[in-house]
Amino acid sequence: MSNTLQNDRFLRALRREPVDRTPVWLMRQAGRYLPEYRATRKQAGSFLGLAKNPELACEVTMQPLRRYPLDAAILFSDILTVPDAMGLGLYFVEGEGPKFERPVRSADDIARLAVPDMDGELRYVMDAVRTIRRELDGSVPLIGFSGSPWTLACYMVEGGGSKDFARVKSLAMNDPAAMHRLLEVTTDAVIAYLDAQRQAGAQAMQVFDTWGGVLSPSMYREFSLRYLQRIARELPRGEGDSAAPLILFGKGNGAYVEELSNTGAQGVGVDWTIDLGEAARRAGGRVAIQGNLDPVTLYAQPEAIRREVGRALDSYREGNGGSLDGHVFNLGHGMSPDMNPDHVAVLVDAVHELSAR
Ligand SMILES: Cc1c2[nH]c(c1CCC(=O)O)Cc1[nH]c(c(CCC(=O)O)c1C)Cc1[nH]c(c(CCC(=O)O)c1C)Cc1[nH]c(c(C)c1CCC(=O)O)C2
Repeated sequence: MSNTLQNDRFLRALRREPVDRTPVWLMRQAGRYLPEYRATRKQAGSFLGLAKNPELACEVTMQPLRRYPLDAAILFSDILTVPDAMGLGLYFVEGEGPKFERPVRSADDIARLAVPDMDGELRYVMDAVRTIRRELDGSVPLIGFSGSPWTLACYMVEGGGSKDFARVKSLAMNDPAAMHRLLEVTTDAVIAYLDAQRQAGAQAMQVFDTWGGVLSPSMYREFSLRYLQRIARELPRGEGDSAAPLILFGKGNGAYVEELSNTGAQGVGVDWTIDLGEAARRAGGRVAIQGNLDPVTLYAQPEAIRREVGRALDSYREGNGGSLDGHVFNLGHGMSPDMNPDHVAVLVDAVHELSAR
């Protein structure tokens, strides 16, 4: 498959090359805020039924691209497919989010974990990547993704979402050696998973460290950053038609942008608790910066959305020596189901208009 793209702004920005406009995509751009997503999900019967059906996963990946001039597609799947394939039994309770039937609670549970077969239990993900690449037909690049080892461990140990992460943090404090064994096998799985997605056709890879920011700085460095560093060091990026840069996104990672930009990753994604200009200064030109509008901005009126987009662009320019290059526009976290689809159009158009070179 040829990598020639009609729109390569996103990949150029990740290489910090000049672009005509700042590229934009949105975390959770495919989802329940779109009526057409709700219809396809109904057809699939459930979220997992949707994610495990390559044709339907392809359909929902394409839906936001038909509405908005987005500069990248993101594979429709979930970060919890990996622990599911490791045998934890993922299920969803309506209104309560993800849960595992068999959470990881003891050193014995951890010893039983192994890297899942990418051509076995996770084949449906690679089939979805291949199907989407065919359907995109060179229009925009496709982003593959994984959870970070720490964020996956949070769900694996807690058995679902959590308010205080008491179980996973106590495991890390009480038995750090066991926690490191869990993070090691999960890191092996993340590397194999992203590599298989790249080989199936993903043109960029993003790691979601959604829960790194709940750790103290010393625990963040020991239990999250260390494994992001290993991924950035060991994950192949491919060459030519199978090349794919790596983006490390984390909520609440602003204090660590300098360390993250020294990992060898090509991009660092930040949330709205750090100014983009400050993130750019800390990155010092070593990586592209992605982010970082507060998703709640999408509840505001169109004029406020345009103003916030302008502020984010100005901040990035100010911290990046007067240039908008090396920036990928995004939210600082995912979209919510009750957001107004018309406001997304305002946001995407504002990014392209206000960043025109
Ligand atoms: C923590 C996390 C998860 N999943 C993900 C993360 C990391 C990013 C983040 O912090 O948001 C990642 C994810 N999940 C989903 C995507 C799809 C791609 C995209 O459009 O960005 C991505 C990149 C689809 C999804 N994943 C999920 C949905 C909603 C499911 C539905 O249709 O009911 C979607 C569109 C389910 C899911 N899966 C997870 C949660 C917390 C939920 C929400 C549960 C709920 O709101 O009911 C775990």
